[in-house]
Amino acid sequence: MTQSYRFPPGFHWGAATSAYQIEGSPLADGAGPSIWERFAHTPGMMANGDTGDIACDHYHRYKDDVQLMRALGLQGYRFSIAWSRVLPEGTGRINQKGVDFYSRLVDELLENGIEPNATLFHWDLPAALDDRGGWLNRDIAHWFAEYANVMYKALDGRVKRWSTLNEPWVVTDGGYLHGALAPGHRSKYEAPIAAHNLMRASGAGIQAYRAVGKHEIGVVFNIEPKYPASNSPEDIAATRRAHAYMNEQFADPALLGSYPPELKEIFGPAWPDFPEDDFKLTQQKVDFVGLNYYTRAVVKHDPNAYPLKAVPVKQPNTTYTETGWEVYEQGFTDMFTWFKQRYGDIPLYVTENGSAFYDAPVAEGDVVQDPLRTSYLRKHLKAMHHAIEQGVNLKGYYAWSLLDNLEWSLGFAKRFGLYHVDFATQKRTPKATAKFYAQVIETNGAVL
Ligand SMILES: OC[C@@H]1[C@@H](O)[C@H](O)[C@@H](O)c2[nH]c(CCc3ccccc3)c[n+]21
Repeated sequence: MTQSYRFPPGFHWGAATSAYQIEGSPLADGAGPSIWERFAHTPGMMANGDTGDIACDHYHRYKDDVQLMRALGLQGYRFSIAWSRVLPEGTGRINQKGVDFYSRLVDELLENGIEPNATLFHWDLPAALDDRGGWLNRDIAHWFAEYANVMYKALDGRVKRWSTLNEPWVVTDGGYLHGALAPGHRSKYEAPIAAHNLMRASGAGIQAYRAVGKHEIGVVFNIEPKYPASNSPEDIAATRRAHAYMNEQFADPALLGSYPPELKEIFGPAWPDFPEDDFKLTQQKVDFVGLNYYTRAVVKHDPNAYPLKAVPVKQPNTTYTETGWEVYEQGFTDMFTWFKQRYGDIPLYVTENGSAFYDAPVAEGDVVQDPLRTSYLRKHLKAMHHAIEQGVNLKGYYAWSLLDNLEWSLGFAKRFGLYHVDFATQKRTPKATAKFYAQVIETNGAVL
């Protein structure tokens, strides 16, 4: 009998984006600058000098983009809110025109039968708060709760699914340890403090929601399963460190109220003794957890690798995406199994999954042929189905991304979109993967 890949009735199918990557007009209508506005305009930080000044011009084209979502039959759309549009100084004065943009977007989605899924923070911290220490200032837990309350008040009731943070690991590792992302710091002393305050702020945002919220709130983590390059004790220990550093460092304080011991091992004296009371804030009941999966890492010990003493090992005879990520759908299944084992049967959503491959430009009205991206999607949806068959409480899937967009410091060249964007003309063109995904949604997976 052939395997059926039909998903459970009511499985939720969507697509995801984030504010700075698609909106453009970062300073329009009274918006304040974010750290990404500053970082993108700092020479040398962005591939090809690309910035989010225009991006996909979604700030003006959102109605047309909602029609693109409708054309695919999307049931949900995951977007993020630019904190500094709403609170130009990060706290205090509200910029009503900023709030109004998101209110209009939500109404447009609802009018088209698409469920809004709002992320409060997807990396674009208000610059004014960075000037006050940003994620290094413990007060940010209160600043974030103040911002969250403004948005709950404005949108709750219409927005039924909220996330506090997108991927605190990337903010910490990219923004504070290695410096490849805003705000571009390079300090193993700052990284743990930023990481901890991110989770304190997430906890404060969830606590604030419990006082006024009518629906669901959670948090979104990127997970990259780690596999040892050999059975040597060194490689196994290196893999354990890499796993704790990326996959447990943020979910543990949120869901277990503690840190894995490997973090003290990794950071040594740079790892602060956080007050026990902090975990009463970081650990809050969540209605769901969002997991972003792209790839796995095979890990070996390397005494010179700072600070993990662990490095990834490139794998032979396999496919890598344009962002250098191995196509490894077994890791998707393994991730769910690990998560349920460690944190229990928490409702899960895949809040991001996708791949960047080179897309050849097409003639007007054609469909961009992107077989590698379609293959990636098909393999990962089947792997996700296996996880559900194994009893994982998976409620939905958001493809990354609706549109080609600004891939942060990698610029516009790395294209993850279901729709191709010609950034010179802003023309959107469906890729073959978009057509395939529309069939997946229409048949609830039976077409796989
Ligand atoms: O890189 C593709 C997407 C980004 O465009 C999203 O904004 C971000 O949420 C996101 N996270 C990941 C996986 C974590 C990661 C990000 C950057 C570098 C390495 C790993 C991939 N992506």
